[in-house]
Amino acid sequence: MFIVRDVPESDFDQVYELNDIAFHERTKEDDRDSTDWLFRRAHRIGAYEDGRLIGFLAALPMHISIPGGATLPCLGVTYVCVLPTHTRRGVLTAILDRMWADRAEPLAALYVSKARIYGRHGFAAATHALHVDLDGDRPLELRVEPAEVPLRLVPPDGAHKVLAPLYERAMARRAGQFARDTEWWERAVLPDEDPNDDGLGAPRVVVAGDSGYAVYRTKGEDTASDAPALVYVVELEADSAQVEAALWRYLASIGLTWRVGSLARPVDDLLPLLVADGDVVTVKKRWPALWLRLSDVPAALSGRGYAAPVDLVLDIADERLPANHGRFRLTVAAGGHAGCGRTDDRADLSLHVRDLAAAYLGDTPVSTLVRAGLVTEHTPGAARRLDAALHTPLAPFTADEF
Ligand SMILES: CC(=O)SCCNC(=O)CCNC(=O)[C@H](O)C(C)(C)COP(=O)(O)OP(=O)(O)OC[C@H]1O[C@@H](n2cnc3c(N)ncnc32)[C@H](O)[C@@H]1OP(=O)(O)O
Repeated sequence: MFIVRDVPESDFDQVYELNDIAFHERTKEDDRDSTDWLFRRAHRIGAYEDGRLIGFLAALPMHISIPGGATLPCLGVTYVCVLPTHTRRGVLTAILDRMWADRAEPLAALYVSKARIYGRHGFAAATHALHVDLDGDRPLELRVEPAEVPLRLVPPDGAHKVLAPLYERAMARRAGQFARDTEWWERAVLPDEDPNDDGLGAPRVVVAGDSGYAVYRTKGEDTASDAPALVYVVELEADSAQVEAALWRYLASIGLTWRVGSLARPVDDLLPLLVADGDVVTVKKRWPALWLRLSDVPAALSGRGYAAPVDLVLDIADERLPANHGRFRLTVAAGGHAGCGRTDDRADLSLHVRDLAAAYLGDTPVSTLVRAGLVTEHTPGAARRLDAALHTPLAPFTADEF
């Protein structure tokens, strides 16, 4: 038998031991500082058997941008692991149940290791991202005249002071982005070493006037594997297509590099449209990025902004959180004010809470989920009306990984 309880800092050694076994890693003493920092910010829940840690998760109190420009509290769930000798006995389920009981955030989010694990817990992919490659071997020709803005390199130390207002404007435009404090900028966005690839150089920050920036790292040619030198774009935000064009032109022009790559760009990224020759941009992959869970359906639905008035009854299935299970009326007035509360009225749509998560930030249309047989439409046109209300001008996107 195991018990579930908070994990004190004095048990961090046990957390690393468990992590190393579950994720097949060997955490070096030097790497612990940044992870200790993350754990200290988090609500830490563990499963213990005879005093030994056998299961763990860290839940970071964060705020995520939602449609309409506001933010909502959202738990960032990470470092989920169970000892391999103790899997498939409900350890993770018990830890998550404890998290839902302890915390009041209306949303929770995570990046999955395997897609199969989290659907049963009410999570679904709520933002997607593109892995994009740009040929940096020749001058970039663009269909849009790049803005005549001065570009300047800013030292990473203290760069957040310049970047934060630009990022906050981007957050207000696009749902799915996490609010950042100074420590998050310094440790999670601009650490000296890339945590996933120590072959990449230090972060470089290029700022375009007061209307855009890119964070990137470079890598020299790998003579052993013949891999060409590259520019790896961590993040690029701009207030206009012209500024975006100026930043991409700069990145493609960096000497002694032949390729500009980004593992995560929004699915409606402008780059493929901006280039004069479409062959210079390759979209290598479209991947499910942030997974979301509505842990408080009425708070989440009444908290976001809507693109059109709507009045619908949703019959929501949620086996894990009874407070979400049942019929709710979503009303959005012409002025945009939204309300959501329990009702006994007949349902217009029946859906699982995970499918609501897929639609919530504007990623997957409800009518597509109806077409897939995952959502049931009882009132003709209900899915179309809900989609019109949920519509967002920009596709949701998440830059931060945790
Ligand atoms: C946000 C993140 O941190 S993602 C990282 C997740 N962690 C890992 O991948 C590390 C290695 N794996 C593990 O530590 C564990 O297998 C966990 C944490 C994924 C699951 O923990 P468990 O205690 O076994 O889960 P629990 O018993 O509550 O639920 C089991 C159910 O989850 C799903 N599941 C669990 N592990 C897996 C898996 N590896 N592959 C597919 N489905 C899985 C299944 O639906 C399973 O039900 P079943 O046994 O009836 O098939």
